[in-house]
Amino acid sequence: MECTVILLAGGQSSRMGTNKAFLQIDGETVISRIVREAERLGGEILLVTNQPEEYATLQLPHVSDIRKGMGPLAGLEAGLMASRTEHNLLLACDLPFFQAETGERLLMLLNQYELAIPQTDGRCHPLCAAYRKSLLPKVQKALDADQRRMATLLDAANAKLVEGEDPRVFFNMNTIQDYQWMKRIHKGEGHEISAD
Ligand SMILES: Nc1nc2c(ncn2[C@@H]2O[C@H](COP(=O)(O)OP(=O)(O)OP(=O)(O)O)[C@@H](O)[C@H]2O)c(=O)[nH]1
Repeated sequence: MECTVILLAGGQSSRMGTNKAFLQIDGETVISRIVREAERLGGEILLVTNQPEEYATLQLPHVSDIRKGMGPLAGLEAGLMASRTEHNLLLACDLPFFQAETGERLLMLLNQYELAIPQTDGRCHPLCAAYRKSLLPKVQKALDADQRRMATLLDAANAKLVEGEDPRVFFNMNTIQDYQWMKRIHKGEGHEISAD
């Protein structure tokens, strides 16, 4: 598919206390696992990080935030600016159960919408969602107004809220408890996931 995966790795991981992109699952880092899934989409994978040296082993093209310290929306801005495709999938670096099939379904919706954001149990997942490059001026307008919430875009654009995806795909890890829970779920020992 003609698309770009914009992989966000510009956060602080302060709640985790260690870079969560490099937490291990079955001997593989979370970020390598996401890259492996994202490669199945067939497009370019673009890393947005302000510490590219930490991610050198991934050998991915990368850009840095233009507005530093402004959160994921600023990461989306940098990613969309550098993207060479209209269809883009934004992914956080802490999604251990991301599946390419979900990404593909979200990207397909960009034929009709400016963005496609999954929703499970009433919660939106803008950090595993599809965005047209043409959305960039609206992203910049929000940042200019110091609006950092990704949800701002839902009101500003022709957005599709996507129901029916497996909540597990959007499970993200913020704390060491999330990580331990994820490992239990992965081994089949835990209860059902509700994505946070
Ligand atoms: N490029 C970029 N990515 C960011 C930024 N802030 C967060 N992210 C990414 O957005 C995703 C979700 O991050 P969060 O868990 O909300 O924030 P975090 O800073 O990583 O973690 P905390 O310090 O615990 O809040 C992760 O992939 C982060 O790497 C930012 O300022 N720039």
